Amino acid sequence: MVQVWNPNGKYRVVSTKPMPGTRWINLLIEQDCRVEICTRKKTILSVEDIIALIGDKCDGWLSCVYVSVFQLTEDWGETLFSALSRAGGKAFSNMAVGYNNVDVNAANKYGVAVGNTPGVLTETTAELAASLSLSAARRIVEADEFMRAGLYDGWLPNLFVGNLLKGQTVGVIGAGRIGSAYARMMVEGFKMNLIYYDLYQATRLEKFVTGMSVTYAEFLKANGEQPVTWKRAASMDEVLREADVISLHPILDKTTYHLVNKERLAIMKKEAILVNCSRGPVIDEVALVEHLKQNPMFRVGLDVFEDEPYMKPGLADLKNAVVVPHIASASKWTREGMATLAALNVLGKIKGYPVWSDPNRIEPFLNENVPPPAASPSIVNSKALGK
Ligand SMILES: NC(=O)c1ccc[n+]([C@@H]2O[C@H](COP(=O)([O-])OP(=O)(O)OC[C@H]3O[C@@H](n4cnc5c(N)ncnc54)[C@H](O)[C@@H]3O)[C@@H](O)[C@H]2O)c1
Ligand SMILES: O=C(O)[C@H](O)CO
Repeated sequence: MVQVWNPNGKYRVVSTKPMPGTRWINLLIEQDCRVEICTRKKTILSVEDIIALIGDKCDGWLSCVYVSVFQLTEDWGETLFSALSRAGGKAFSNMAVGYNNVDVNAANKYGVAVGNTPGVLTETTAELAASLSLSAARRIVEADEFMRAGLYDGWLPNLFVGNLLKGQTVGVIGAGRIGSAYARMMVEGFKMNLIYYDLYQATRLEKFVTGMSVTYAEFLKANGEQPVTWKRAASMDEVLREADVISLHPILDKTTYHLVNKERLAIMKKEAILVNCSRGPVIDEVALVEHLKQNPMFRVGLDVFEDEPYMKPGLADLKNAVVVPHIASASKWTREGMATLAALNVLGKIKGYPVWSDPNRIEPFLNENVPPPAASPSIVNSKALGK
């Protein structure tokens, strides 16, 4: 049930799951850590399971399981942080960029550093959002099922007619790292016009699209095509009204819970495509199921669900929904990099290293040919802990 590496290591680091690659294990072993990896088949561990794993001596705690706050399991709050602290644990890291499953105030109370893994999953997650956009627009899953069922008996003018992306408007809600990467892909790749909404101005994205639309505009015009346009929306509703494809990329907190609800679904275009690779509860999934039933031309691509791992009743039966099991960050390079960043977050705390200055620039930690910087790549509560 628990695999142990370097049993005589001075510091104990526990991972709730086997994580991809071996670099993360080697980096910990090189620094005198004993690495314990829980190999239980159970996907989501309960608070009791985790307390048993923590035991009574734990210098770092590495969790690779992300769970939504709406699941009661692996909800890192008061109980787990106090157990970790009693065992001498000083650090915890999600193997994820999102940390809505973590009660950071509870971690602060016990002086536990909370790590996450930004940056390394930006492009991979954006690529999945792009894949879902295309799959929904061109009805790939429905068509695949049709072929496998042996139903194809010849080309027909009306067979699986979907939406063209070129020249349409892509809307991004939450234009942070992943939202911006997705926006660039859709503008560059499919010549879509962009409208975005975020609490803050996405300066780098704007510069990119502006630069691109200026030089690219000449090229497109010279080739008899329309240049792409972009704008920052004053409200989220403006994006919902105007865009043909909308992708959600905000964090999950109380401001984004059920951000897309019945009323907001109603203002979207009847043939719009909605993609969610952020967190399930950003959409009111019951309202979404009803909307999909009432509007068969409205399509969704979902990587995340409100009650993960479950889907709300009715969703699985709908042809206008493409659903995948929270795999947005699942490329080999990214998952191995996430494991490395998570391990280095706890190792940095064990070694007393400072926190890396810019969690958006984590490349130096990912170069396998040189030792990583002596720093924790990303600790979300470093200020609260006075680091
Ligand atoms: N499905 C997956 O496997 C997967 C993978 C990676 C990340 N994620 C999710 O994506 C989220 C975003 O990741 P990121 O690295 O781009 O983070 P980020 O912090 O760079 O971007 C989040 C953006 O959301 C914006 N935002 C916050 N509240 C908002 C609101 N009320 N309205 C509009 N915008 C708001 C922020 O200003 C920020 O620009 C993560 O927190 C995580 O939950 C999911
Ligand atoms: O927040 C995250 O990083 C995802 O949910 C897992 O990749």
